[in-house]
Amino acid sequence: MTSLSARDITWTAGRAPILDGVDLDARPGEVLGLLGPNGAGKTSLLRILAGLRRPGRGRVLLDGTPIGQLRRREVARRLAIVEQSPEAHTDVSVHDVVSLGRTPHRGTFSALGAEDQAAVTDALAATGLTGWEDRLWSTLSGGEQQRAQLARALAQQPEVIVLDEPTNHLDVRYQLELLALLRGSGLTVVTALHDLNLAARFCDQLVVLQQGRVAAAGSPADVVTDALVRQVYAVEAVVDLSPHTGSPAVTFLGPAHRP
Ligand SMILES: Nc1ncnc2c1ncn2[C@@H]1O[C@H](COP(=O)(O)OP(=O)(O)OP(=O)(O)O)[C@@H](O)[C@H]1O
Repeated sequence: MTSLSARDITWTAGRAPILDGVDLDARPGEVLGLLGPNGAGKTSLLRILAGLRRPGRGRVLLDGTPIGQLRRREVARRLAIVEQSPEAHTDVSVHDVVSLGRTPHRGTFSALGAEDQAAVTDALAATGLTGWEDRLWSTLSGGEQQRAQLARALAQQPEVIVLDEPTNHLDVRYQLELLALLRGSGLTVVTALHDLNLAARFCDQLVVLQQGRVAAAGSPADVVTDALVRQVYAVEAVVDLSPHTGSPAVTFLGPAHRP
């Protein structure tokens, strides 16, 4: 069980500060939802958390160890990322894409072993893609590609998984299944989400970014409030506790008048 933390992360692109003093702590086995309007810095932060980009200032800690002190291969074994716009795979099969998740565990040119194959089979089953092994990547729908990307990350058998809006192409059933899968996985999860209702229902903890800073952090009940939705999204909303799920439920009323 592994934690993932950010300490005082600051990142500037050109002269514009994109992230400014961001702290977060995803505790072992917890699902942390990263919220915030378009351009708030979610993708930038996730790439830094995954070790794909160095922050200008601050540190990322994987179970307390600065990620920069770990070998790339060790990070790849322990942490998986599911990006929003994955690299375009052309004429490769779903099996090939999911098998890529085994790369950090194998010798460079070695074939898939029994353990690798079992991990791929389990990941396909977990994402509802059993039987899709031979389908070509280019023929998949957006939602199917998104599930295959998740399967690749699960086949990696990481301790921590970082996801950038993993539900944005999924229909409502797959959204619910994916979030329940992540929650039940026992993995430490940091995921950007746009849907406040899903985030409030499935995440243990929420961190809201606004213009590169943490505007709110804590439990869904503490974070998802009418005032927060107005302040961060400039939208009037009513937040009730759902009698059906026990989670905060947001009804959006309309754009708020900007001050
Ligand atoms: N390499 C870069 N150079 C310049 N600006 C950048 C770069 N990368 C990101 N930005 C800017 O940083 C801001 C944050 O971008 P980021 O993609 O992290 O936001 P986001 O919260 O993920 O947004 P969205 O919800 O739209 O996906 C945006 O204004 C973006 O234009």
